[in-house]
Amino acid sequence: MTQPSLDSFPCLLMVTDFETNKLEYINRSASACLGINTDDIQQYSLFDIISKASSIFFESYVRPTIVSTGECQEVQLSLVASSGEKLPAVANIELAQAKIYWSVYTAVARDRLYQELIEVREQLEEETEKLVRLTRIDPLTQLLNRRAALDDLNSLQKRLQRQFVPVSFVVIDIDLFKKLNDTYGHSHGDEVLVKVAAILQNVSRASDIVARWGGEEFLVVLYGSCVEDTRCFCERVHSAINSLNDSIDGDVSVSVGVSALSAEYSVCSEMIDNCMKEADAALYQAKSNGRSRTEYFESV
Ligand SMILES: Nc1nc2c(ncn2[C@@H]2O[C@H](COP(=O)(O)OP(=O)(O)OP(=O)(O)O)[C@@H](O)[C@H]2O)c(=O)[nH]1
Repeated sequence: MTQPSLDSFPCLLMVTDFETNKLEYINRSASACLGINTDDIQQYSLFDIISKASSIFFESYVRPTIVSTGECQEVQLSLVASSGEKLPAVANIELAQAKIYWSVYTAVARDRLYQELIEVREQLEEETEKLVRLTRIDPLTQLLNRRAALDDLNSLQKRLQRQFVPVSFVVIDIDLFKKLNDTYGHSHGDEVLVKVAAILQNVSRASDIVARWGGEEFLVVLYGSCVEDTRCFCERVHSAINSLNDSIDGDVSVSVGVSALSAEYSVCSEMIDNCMKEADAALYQAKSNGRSRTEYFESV
């Protein structure tokens, strides 16, 4: 039987000197991978065949480890071939009689797999985001839909239980929208809904809940908004809707009903439901009082 040769091993085998770091032996796999002729190895040091970062890692971690334990397993490093190409690799390293023995596996395929896994995960995250968006966003106005608003109200209630801040509930309803649809067509009505939604989004803050509550009705929950802030908000809404009339057909106005959460008790879901009802009652009052106005529930 012919003598087994280290050249037949399918991994890179190397020996370096512990003191000088000179390359003393490489097998055929290492020679092929690094592009170094076995006859020329004395010209090379360890630091010629691993990257700068790997050299620092070797000095700061691997060397002390092999000095104290005699070995270091599964060391991730970057080999540098004579062509300059960098190859990710994993090495098992042992120290014996002032020589360091290396068995090294290139990890190109593994790194490619990791990369693919990362890409797949990113795609999944993107798809999930799209799905969440589809379930939460009203496709016409791009505002939150009613279900998402209810979810967010639920989270808001928990947040307010931990720390109370003033919150206003503002229900906004486009006046005589049926007439607008009937006069100018449904697609014109849709365009008005989109424009009103954009106005509400523009005059709100990122911490507010801005939702299409139903047909031509919107809900804005103003977070951290005192009565004065809420009044300003409503004025801004009316004035922006007024300006809208310069650019579209028909006379668009909104009626607005407002209620606010009282800070007296710990906020429970019934209190939020109640506030919504109060804002609805105020909206009804605004419609009865001639539309295109804001009414505040009596306690506000
Ligand atoms: N274009 C369009 N119309 C819608 C949409 N959703 C609901 N509507 C219409 O909105 C109209 C609402 O009419 P009403 O509830 O009678 O209210 P209104 O005409 O606004 O009258 P007031 O609220 O009393 O001022 C109905 O004709 C619905 O068909 C939509 O997505 N697009």
